[in-house]
Amino acid sequence: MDDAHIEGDLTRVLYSAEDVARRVTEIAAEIDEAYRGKDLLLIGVLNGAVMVMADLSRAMKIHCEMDWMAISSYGSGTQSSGVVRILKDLNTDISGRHVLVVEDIIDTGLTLSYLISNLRSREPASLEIMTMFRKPEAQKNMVKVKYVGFDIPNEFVVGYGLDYAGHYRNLTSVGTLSPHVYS
Ligand SMILES: O=P(O)(O)OC[C@H]1O[C@H](OP(=O)(O)OP(=O)(O)O)[C@H](O)[C@@H]1O
Ligand code: HPA
Repeated sequence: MDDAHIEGDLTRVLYSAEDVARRVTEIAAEIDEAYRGKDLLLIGVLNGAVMVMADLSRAMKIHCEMDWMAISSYGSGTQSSGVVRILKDLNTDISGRHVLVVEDIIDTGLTLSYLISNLRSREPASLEIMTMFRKPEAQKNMVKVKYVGFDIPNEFVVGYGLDYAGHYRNLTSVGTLSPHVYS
């Protein structure tokens, strides 16, 4: 399946692969500056954050470690179920570590508000969040996010790790899906 083909299922491209790459590089430079000389652990939230974690970490120039958590609240639909489940926990003890959570998207903010209170109880030295995309509703759940790629409208988007029913994660651009895909 080539990109030109799946890209045909988009009604609108919000960000091209070049837009995403440029923004990731800018944020990586900010992270380099903020964490220089610190013991940084990046925590990726599976599955969606795989793309941004791979690109962000390689755009960074400082040392870091990586670990992963899998949390699910969406199942296969486009609406958050509101029920957050840990499917895979960390392999690392984060107490006393500088932790940066790496996410693909914050939509309702439910996933992250659960995750952050869970991680905070493990007593890291610091705990911050980077997300590639953020929707307006996230503000209501009062999740403080240090690094945001792009603030986007309240529409269901796919690409760059973001899926619809498991598909479109491998799309290099990010956009909204054509209605014929849902029906
Ligand atoms: O702010 P929220 O409304 O809670 O939504 C954000 C979460 O939803 C997506 O994960 P999903 O549960 O779809 O799993 P996935 O990463 O495997 O696609 C995304 O990766 C975030 O983790
Ligand atoms: O807009 C979205 N697209 C894909 N996955 C998501 N998970 C939360 N919001 C979204």
